[in-house]
Amino acid sequence: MRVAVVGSTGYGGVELIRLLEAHPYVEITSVISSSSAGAPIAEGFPHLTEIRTDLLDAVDAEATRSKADLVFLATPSGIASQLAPQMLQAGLKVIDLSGDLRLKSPDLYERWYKKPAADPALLEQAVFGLAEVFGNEVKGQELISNPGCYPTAALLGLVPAVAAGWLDPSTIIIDAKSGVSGAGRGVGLGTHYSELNENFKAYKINKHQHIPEIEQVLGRVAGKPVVATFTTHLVPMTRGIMCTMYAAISGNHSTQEFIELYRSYYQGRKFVRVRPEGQWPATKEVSGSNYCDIGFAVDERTGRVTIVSVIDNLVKGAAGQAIQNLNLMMGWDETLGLHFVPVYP
Ligand SMILES: NC(=O)C1=CN([C@@H]2O[C@H](COP(=O)(O)OP(=O)(O)OC[C@H]3O[C@@H](n4cnc5c(N)ncnc54)[C@H](OP(=O)(O)O)[C@@H]3O)[C@@H](O)[C@H]2O)C=CC1
Ligand SMILES: CC(=O)N[C@@H](CCC(=O)OP(=O)(O)O)C(=O)O
Repeated sequence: MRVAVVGSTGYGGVELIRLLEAHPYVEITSVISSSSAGAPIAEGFPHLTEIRTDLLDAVDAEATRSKADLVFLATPSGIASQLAPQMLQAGLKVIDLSGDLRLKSPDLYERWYKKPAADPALLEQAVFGLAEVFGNEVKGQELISNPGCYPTAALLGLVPAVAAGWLDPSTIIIDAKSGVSGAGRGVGLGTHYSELNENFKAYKINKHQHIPEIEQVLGRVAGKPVVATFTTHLVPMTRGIMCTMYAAISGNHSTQEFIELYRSYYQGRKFVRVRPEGQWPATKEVSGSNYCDIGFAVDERTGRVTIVSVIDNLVKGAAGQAIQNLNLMMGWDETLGLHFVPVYP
């Protein structure tokens, strides 16, 4: 299958190139840039020397259609709402990595992203590709909205327990930490080396744009509205997200019962690894791979469960899950081209 990548000069785009190079059924036929068309991609990314010898193409839906069947949009929010309709109109399938098409309500998008929302018909058409939860809705679709990095880690850690009614949904707290590549390749004071090195900071408290995305999915699986406290932190490392999550347990369930519930929910899904009791996942143990690892501890004293989930933000949180969605869309094995062993140490 011939694919194109818009935003191929960003972290998500260049990670798509790394992973797609290993996909047995895919050929990247166009790498696209809005600012550097005509330049060799390997000029800006010397790690691609002799791997990609092509020049960057301009953003042009008809020209992309002449080269490719599917396009990944790895662009900042506010772009896919405009570009996806053009690409679909030209006859391309679209997988969008941004937040533009994830929220079904245009009002919610405008409130949290502070940008004009996409056309409601486009939002209706987009299928939310949280692969292990809604993957059965992806096959044969033309437009997939890839989940956010934090929501992927948080939701894979929460959905089975919320769907089973094992958590009091009004008590959910998500304490999230991300490496700096989650902020993209653009340079800013917040991600400057001397501001970040030897530092650890919380940001966007109660204002993060991933809050409505998490609540939308939890509400859907709970069958009633859910609100969650979600706090993000920046860690001085390049890749990785850890969500440490707390909630009051409804009923009486042990750590081992949580483990069994999750193993059953994710049975047959290769990319979620439920850890045995007493073993906590670390970001290094999934780095460079499409895995999400999850660990649990029930505290009988407080009646709460602690759930820890880790992903690589650029793989399971972005490019890897986008390729998993491509596989599901095409009816291929969802693991195709994604057999990456985590980079350790
Ligand atoms: N980084 C991460 O861990 C994750 C990112 N995401 C989402 O994926 C998307 C990409 O993120 P990321 O790669 O980190 O961001 P980057 O800032 O690293 O890259 C975005 C790229 O988009 C391109 N771009 C900017 N404006 C336009 C435009 N008007 N038309 C076409 N292309 C444009 C730029 O390339 P050029 O100037 O060459 O066109 C730029 O390199 C974002 O929406 C992000 O929120 C989602 C999950 C995780
Ligand atoms: C570390 C860091 O800054 N992360 C970004 C994640 C951005 C992102 O992926 O945004 P969308 O999913 O909404 O497109 C943030 O917290 O805003």
